[in-house]
Amino acid sequence: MSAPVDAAQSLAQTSNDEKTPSTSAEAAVLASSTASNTANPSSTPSDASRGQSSAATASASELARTKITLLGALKHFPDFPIPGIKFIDILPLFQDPAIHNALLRALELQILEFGDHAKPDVIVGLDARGFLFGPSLALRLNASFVPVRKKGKMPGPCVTATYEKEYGTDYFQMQEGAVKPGQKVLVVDDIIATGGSAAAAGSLVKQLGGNLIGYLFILEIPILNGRSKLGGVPTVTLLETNE
Ligand SMILES: O=P(O)(O)OC[C@H]1O[C@H](OP(=O)(O)OP(=O)(O)O)[C@H](O)[C@@H]1O
Ligand SMILES: Nc1ncnc2[nH]cnc12
Repeated sequence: MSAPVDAAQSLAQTSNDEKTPSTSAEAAVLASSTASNTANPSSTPSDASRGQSSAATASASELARTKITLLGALKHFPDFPIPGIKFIDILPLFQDPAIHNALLRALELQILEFGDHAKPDVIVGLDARGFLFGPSLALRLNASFVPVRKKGKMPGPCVTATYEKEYGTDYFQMQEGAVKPGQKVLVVDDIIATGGSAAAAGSLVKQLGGNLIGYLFILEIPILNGRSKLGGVPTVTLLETNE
């Protein structure tokens, strides 16, 4: 998976209360010319500039506007599910059909910006919040959808991985044969915090012989450095929080 570096944009959020500072969020979008996204570390700015069409520019500005809307819809809950965790609730993104649609469009744009060569054959979504948008995204990309589920939820032979996340230890499973050897797989989830969940999902995809081409998240908590667990696999997030 590769992407023009200047097409991938990051958005910093500085508040942890429920009110989103849309003005500063907007400023953050406008100011961000580089990305924490690591879609194509080898691409140089001049390569990216040469390849950028006016259509791509329009997509990038559409994406930037959408990010502000999405950020404004998130809610923040201190000390949930356990004391010390600042929980970021993405469920409001699905309450308003316009925001829901904007989210799917933004995720689709983020993937399409990578180019045709990076189009996934399979979207793998993580139990449970990756199921909220993974199937819809797969349909838009004409790709399969395959779930990673918590242990004991699926019948038949499964591969299993254990992992630690921000607030506990868990087990993930995938059904054998759900991903065919060599298929291009994009793993999607709502949030990357410590990266434990995503790394476990990636290891399951590899156990099944899938070609793990990348990770896509709605939101990243960079302070928890989850990317460090993803082994350098291209990773893209729509939004970031500084919490
Ligand atoms: O990067 P990490 O530290 O691993 O944390 C991120 C994971 O934690 C949350 O899932 P959770 O296990 O709470 O399950 P849920 O989606 O069923 O609520 C979230 O939806 C991610 O999957
Ligand atoms: N801080 C957080 N908010 C919401 N979901 C999470 N999953 C892991 N950490 C989280």
